[in-house]
Amino acid sequence: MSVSVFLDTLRKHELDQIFNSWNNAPSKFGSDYSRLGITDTSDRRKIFGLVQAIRKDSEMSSPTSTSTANSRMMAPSSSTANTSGLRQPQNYATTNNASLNSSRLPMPDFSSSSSSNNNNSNGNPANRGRRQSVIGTSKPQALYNNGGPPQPPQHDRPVRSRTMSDAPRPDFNQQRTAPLKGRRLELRRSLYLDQPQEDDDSEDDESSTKNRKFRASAPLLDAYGVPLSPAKQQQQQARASPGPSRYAEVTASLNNHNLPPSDLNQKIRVCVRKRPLSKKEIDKGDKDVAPMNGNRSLQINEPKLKLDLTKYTEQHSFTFDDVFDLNCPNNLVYERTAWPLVNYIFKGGKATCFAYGQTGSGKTFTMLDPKQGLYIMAARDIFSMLRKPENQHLSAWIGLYEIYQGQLYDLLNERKKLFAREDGKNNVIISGLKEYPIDNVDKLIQVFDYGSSVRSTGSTGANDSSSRSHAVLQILLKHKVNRKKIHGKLSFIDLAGSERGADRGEADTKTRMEGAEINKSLLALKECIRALDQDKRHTPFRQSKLTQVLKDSFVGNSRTCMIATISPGGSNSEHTLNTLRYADRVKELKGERDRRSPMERNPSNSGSSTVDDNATNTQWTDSSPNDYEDYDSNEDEQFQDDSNDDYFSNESDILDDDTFNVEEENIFDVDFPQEQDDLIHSSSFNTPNISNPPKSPPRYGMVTGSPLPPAASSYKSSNYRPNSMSMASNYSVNNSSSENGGRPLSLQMKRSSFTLPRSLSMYSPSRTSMDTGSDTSSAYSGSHQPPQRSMTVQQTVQQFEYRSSSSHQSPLPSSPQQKQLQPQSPLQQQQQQIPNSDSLSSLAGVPSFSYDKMDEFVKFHRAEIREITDCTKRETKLVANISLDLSSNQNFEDGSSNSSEKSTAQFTKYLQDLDEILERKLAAVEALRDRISETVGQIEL
Ligand SMILES: Nc1ncnc2c1ncn2[C@@H]1O[C@H](COP(=O)(O)OP(=O)(O)OP(=O)(O)O)[C@@H](O)[C@H]1O
Repeated sequence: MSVSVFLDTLRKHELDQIFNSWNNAPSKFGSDYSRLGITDTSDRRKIFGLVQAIRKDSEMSSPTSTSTANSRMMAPSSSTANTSGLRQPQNYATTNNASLNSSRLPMPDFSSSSSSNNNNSNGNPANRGRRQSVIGTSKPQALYNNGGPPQPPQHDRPVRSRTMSDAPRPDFNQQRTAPLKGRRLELRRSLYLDQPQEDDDSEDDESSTKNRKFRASAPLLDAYGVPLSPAKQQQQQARASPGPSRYAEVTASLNNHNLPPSDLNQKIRVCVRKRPLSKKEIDKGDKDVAPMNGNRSLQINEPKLKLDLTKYTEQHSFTFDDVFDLNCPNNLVYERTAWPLVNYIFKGGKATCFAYGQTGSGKTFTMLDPKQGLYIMAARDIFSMLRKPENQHLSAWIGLYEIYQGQLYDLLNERKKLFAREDGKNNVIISGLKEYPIDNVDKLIQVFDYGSSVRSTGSTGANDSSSRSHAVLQILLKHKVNRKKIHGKLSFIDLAGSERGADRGEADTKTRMEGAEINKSLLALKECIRALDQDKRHTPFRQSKLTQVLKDSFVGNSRTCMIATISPGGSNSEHTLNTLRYADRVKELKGERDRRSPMERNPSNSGSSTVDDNATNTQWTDSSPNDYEDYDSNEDEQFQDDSNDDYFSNESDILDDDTFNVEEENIFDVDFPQEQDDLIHSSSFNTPNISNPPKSPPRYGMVTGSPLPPAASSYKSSNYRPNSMSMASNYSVNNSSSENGGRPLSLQMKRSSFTLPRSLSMYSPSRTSMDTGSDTSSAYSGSHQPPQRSMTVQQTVQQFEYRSSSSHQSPLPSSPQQKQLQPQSPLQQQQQQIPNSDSLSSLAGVPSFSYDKMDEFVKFHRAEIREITDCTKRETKLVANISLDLSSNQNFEDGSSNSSEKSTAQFTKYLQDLDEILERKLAAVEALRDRISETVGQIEL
């Protein structure tokens, strides 16, 4: 604010006279401040300080130069403006004897003679008179703040014309002869809390940078802009400033890989990387507003403007697991971020390292730079670890894909479209992804170069080569003997940059659409993080492809490292704060909940987490390759080339219980909470006991060592008849084939839940047991007769498939869509054909199905599931659209009949579409039921 504006304001409020009386303590003029609308005591003090400075300034001005000064005062001064941003009063000694320049001020009393205390005798008398009339003659005596000691008498000083920004702060502790620059700096320190300011006075830049200190007098703000309490501030500073030597210590320890386990083995680590200012930013005069405060904390000095365009600075402080300064090389970043994850995957875990940040902030540079990206360093370490004797049985496979506009594309396979799936255990599967076995860095770079050349990039206002997609580099550790068995997985994710509309510059529609999609997916990611943070039952992972893919970064036995990349320039501070708040949210999640794996949490596994990891590893991977089917080397190729058809089989291949023994504690991905909650809470779906996982995968026809529920424990493996037992043991059946159009077998459906003995998950159909044709009646004629329950067609189908699959059994429905289908309409129930127990019993004695037959059925089942899944997706979109339409119509209801007609039309269309979808779904279910009938009907009953 310039002096003139200030005085104008006073005048407007008829307060210009108060200058005369403002020579005394400000508190005396409380009413005047109030009239000015200044209620805050510290603001009052600031204003008072400003008045004193003005007085001093005008006193120092020579009358001859006054006119020049006056003309300058017409323009606001940025430096002056900064004073408004002061958050704390300054210990600011001022002098009495002030005078004031202001050409804009009317001249209330030009008749007054020169002030007796005006030492400048050669000035313009008119101005002198004007000043005197405005200011009066009384001299401020008191030290401004706290009524400090009286100031020494004012000396004459050379007069120069200047705006307030150039006014030296009167400082009687200094020699009058001190260089002007020093005095200006002093003034700035006093007025602006030593904060770095965007100052148009370039000669001060260097010194201001050097002297950049952040005084505790300005209240620090937390991530959300709320001032920290003094106690918290102290804590922050204690945490954030471990001392100058700490960084060197950390660096030294990094070089030995000798890191404190508590730091590096957390479930979620959140680090921040600050890039240097770019040449463009430097040319624009941008300044670094993100000084580090120790190794783990940084401060953002956010330049802000008040409504009246005065500038001020808001300080925000953040603390993370690590903060990497602008000159920190990638290898150091690697040591603190990706290296622990590399270790972890060799112990059989899943790990994800992703970079999040504003466009152009250095995500790609950090993650996927072809020369020094973290992935290169990780790969180098992985290859060297693979050469160790204990890892000879493993090999590394690389896949690279991107998520562009909500679709997955294989960057190593001509951008072939991919599909993200997940199993019931929160493992994310990228079905159809082409993977390459790679054993050295050169080969990796070659493959990666090819992949990144087809990645979607574009030019935006913020970055000439901006990634327009999220890129995921996946490194899988597979068993050499059985390549379907995955030992560990490490993903590097280079997220597309978050951006504001303004960042896009003159973007075309495509770029804008890309930007919108990017922001949407990042928003979805944030929503998921928020939901996890708040312990919500429902986490909307399905809101975007990105969150679907990232899901296993947050749940189960996984580790995640997020690197938030920031641009340090003041012009980016808003974005930087957004990124840091985002990261802070993730960190909170980490801090609030100990989400390490149970093995790590288990106090009995005391000691370093390395020991824990080993223990975990032993349990997860202690299985003999012989327990698996022989691997057909062609199958991988088939899988890669035919993602659609073979997805489910691959899913079960990948979802190896013993490799990724994912904890079932995180059932977040629930889009239909009510239905799903029933299932989740139902004891029907007891999940395998994670604390006591089977040591080896289930074998055909043998009981594993896992605890069985009492009802199941009575079943002897020798008696086990999978085809009949599960139906007979769990569901009431009626012989009603004659009443049902000759359909020999169909199942009664009731909404009641059913109990699936957990033991079933431990059993697999055994050719031996089936071939023996032993009567299952003995299995359930014993004392533990299973309860008579009913099941849905879908449940039956699941059972069917479940029994038919060979080695990977799960007591859970394999997909949420399947779960979702369990409730049935009364009509459907009526339509169900109800075989009785006799008919099923009679099935027990017939020769078994051939494997071809069973395979055929299972394939058909998969196809129908895909159809139903597709319908469900459409249904979900449909319901989302109609609710949005209706609520927006309601919100903008203008009372006209138009909006209600519109709603009615939309609703009608919605009903039609829904009907069509349900038709398709029912057709799929019907087809499946027919196939059941057909399949069973081919057996002679
Ligand atoms: N730590 C760093 N040191 C030196 N240069 C860096 C650093 N980080 C980023 N850069 C440079 O900044 C520019 C932008 O970086 P980059 O492309 O990695 O940003 P980005 O966050 O991936 O952007 P987008 O989201 O738009 O893809 C590049 O020229 C890069 O070389």
